[in-house]
Amino acid sequence: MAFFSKLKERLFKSSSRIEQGLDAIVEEGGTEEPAELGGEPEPSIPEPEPQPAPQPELPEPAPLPEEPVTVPTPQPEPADPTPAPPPPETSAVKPGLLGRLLGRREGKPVLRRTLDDDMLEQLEELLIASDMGVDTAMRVTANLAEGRYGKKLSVEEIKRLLAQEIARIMEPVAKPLPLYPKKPQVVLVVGVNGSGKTTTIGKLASQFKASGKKVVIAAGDTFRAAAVEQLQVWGDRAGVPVLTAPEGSDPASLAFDAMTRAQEEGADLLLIDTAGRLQNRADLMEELAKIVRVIRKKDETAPHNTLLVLDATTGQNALNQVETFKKISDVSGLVMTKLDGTAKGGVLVALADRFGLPIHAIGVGEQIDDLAPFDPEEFAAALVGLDAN
Ligand SMILES: Nc1nc2c(ncn2[C@@H]2O[C@H](COP(=O)(O)OP(=O)(O)OP(=O)(O)O)[C@@H](O)[C@H]2O)c(=O)[nH]1
Repeated sequence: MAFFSKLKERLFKSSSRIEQGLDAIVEEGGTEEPAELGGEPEPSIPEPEPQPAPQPELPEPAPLPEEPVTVPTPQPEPADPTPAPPPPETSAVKPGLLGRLLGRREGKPVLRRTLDDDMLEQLEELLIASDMGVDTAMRVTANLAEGRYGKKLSVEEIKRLLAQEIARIMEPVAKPLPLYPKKPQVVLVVGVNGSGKTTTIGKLASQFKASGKKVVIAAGDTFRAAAVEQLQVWGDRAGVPVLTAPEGSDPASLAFDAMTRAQEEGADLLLIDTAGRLQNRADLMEELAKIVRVIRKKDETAPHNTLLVLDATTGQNALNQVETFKKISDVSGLVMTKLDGTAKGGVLVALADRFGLPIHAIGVGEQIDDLAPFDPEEFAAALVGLDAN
């Protein structure tokens, strides 16, 4: 759960949008109910009147052999079986017996609203506003409503249900970057300009190196000197060689050299950065195809992964980017960056729902440990602003 607190803090923009929206929805037409935290709403159970002898109900006392019945603790009951009304402040703070037995916490009354069509529509709109997309928002709310229509729900309960539904959608796509025994495993990193490819490669290289893997980086974005420098900084820091080529030179030829070096050095992983900014889609496709052709001269099974890096701040546009990159390359998995700077975190749910492509990792900042494997339950809880279970 170490990453969870950070994730929750960094996803604040997305979760606060959802939280505020839920508060407003439940306030509208909600009524105050006794607090029953910790689960689905249950039929309210009136607290029992203080009984003269509040013994737990036991099965018929079996006739015990000889032993006198020993009472474990002295009974604090009044001697008089008709109890005087307790002082008001005591009864106000003391949790009810049934509540204690059921492990409930009592607190302020909770606002609950009956789940009806209006409320469902508002929930749907809220999810769409958090960039979950229309289809996914409809699916999530429909599942949430199943068996609960007409029931009263609090904000906390809705959050839990939403988190459950979101985690269910994301579970099948939560897959770490697969590691193969093949050496070097070639990972081609694609994505539009500025999506966070270079940073993600730097973070991955550092993390793999720290876990004992031998890594080589090819700075294939030869169009942007700054990207090359950035990779060199990451490489120096992690002790990973970064192969570069002069600005504007052919990235495919750099990829070939990097492949040769990685093979010679017995590297476990070769991470290849690519440029995202080309004149048009045909150019980009041609460049990526050329890189693939060239590295296949060295290993016909390469690249073993084609990672598409997406920037969460682009919201629904990320869906178009997946469509485009699926057409021009053989995308095998996704990394979503910049979830820290956006209220559009719901887009990751839409991506999972629409494409079913593995989500390997998420980025929540610019530091090395701000890239973590994707955990659907943690993500879902953080997205809706729930605390860790
Ligand atoms: N807040 C935040 N910033 C990030 C994250 N990932 C990357 N960035 C920043 O986003 C900016 C662009 O990242 P790059 O890694 O240079 O993106 P790129 O895709 O390589 O861009 P080009 O080289 O121009 O194609 C940089 O300032 C990064 O520091 C993240 O998870 N969170």
